Amino acid sequence: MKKFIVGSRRSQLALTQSKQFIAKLKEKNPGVEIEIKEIVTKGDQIVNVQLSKVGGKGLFVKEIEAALYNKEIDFAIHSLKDVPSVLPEGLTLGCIPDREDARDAFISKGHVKLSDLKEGAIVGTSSLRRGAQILNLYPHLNIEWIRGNIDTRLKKLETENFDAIILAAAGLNRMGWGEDIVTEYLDPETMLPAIGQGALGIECRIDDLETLSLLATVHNSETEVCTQAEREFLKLMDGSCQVPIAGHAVMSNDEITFTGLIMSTDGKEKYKVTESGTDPVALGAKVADAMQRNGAQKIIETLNNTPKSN
Ligand SMILES: NCc1[nH]cc(CCC(=O)O)c1CC(=O)O
Repeated sequence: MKKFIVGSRRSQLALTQSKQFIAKLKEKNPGVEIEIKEIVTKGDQIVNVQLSKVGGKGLFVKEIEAALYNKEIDFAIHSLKDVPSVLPEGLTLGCIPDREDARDAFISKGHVKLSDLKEGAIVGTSSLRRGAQILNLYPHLNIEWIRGNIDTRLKKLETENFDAIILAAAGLNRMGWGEDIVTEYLDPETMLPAIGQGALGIECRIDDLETLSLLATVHNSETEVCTQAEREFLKLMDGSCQVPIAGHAVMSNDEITFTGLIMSTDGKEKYKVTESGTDPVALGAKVADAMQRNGAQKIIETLNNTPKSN
């Protein structure tokens, strides 16, 4: 039997989620041989610059996609929220497995709740989406830029001048750290998650039938449908990482309900639309269309024209 080679970033979270995914594949496909090849991406190397200013999240996938094209690897395990909404030609998402918790987790010194933080308290995040939503609800707080892997950020909360940080619950759960350190999980009304948050996207070559049939064994069609609505919205609205954008879909009784959100960076302008439907792509498009009619496009145009330096 063929041995499959899977590409993974080298961060602790990437390797952990790769190992967990491989374990699931092995459970469904006893005897299958899978080996991890670690790949260092630009996004991992550049740590001192705000990501949205140097090319955005695509930085985490480029080198991995090159390895797919060169057939050095058969598939790659990404956090879906790091995967651009349009894939390069010849590559596809071979499966979308079960979704982890999509919410954001709030972690503060002394376990003070978000709503109890004092005037001027400093919340560390490098996400425009998280910053804008916090400022919209709590304009008396300060947002300061923080970067690094999850463990680095947790350390910085202890050692630097932050009162709180926000991290994806999914990453914490996969590392097995969730319950112990989280002050509160933020519901989507307070903090709408990033598009694709909590889900994985498994990327492979579109013509590699052997890999596609292996991946099909761990596919979750509910997650696929929800994230399709989210990613269609992202594709139609944005194009860059300069814009605070969020979106989350849930399914019940075969109906998908999707909420999309666009904000100004300071949180003062807010466009939020919720729609339901059964066709995920049409639903994502419907919300994008409603946003554009509301005037959300103005925010996007302004932010996309802001110079990238400074
Ligand atoms: N932005 C980086 C990133 N990409 C994926 C996750 C983990 C959560 C997920 O799988 O959605 C994280 C960390 C975070 O946002 O706290």
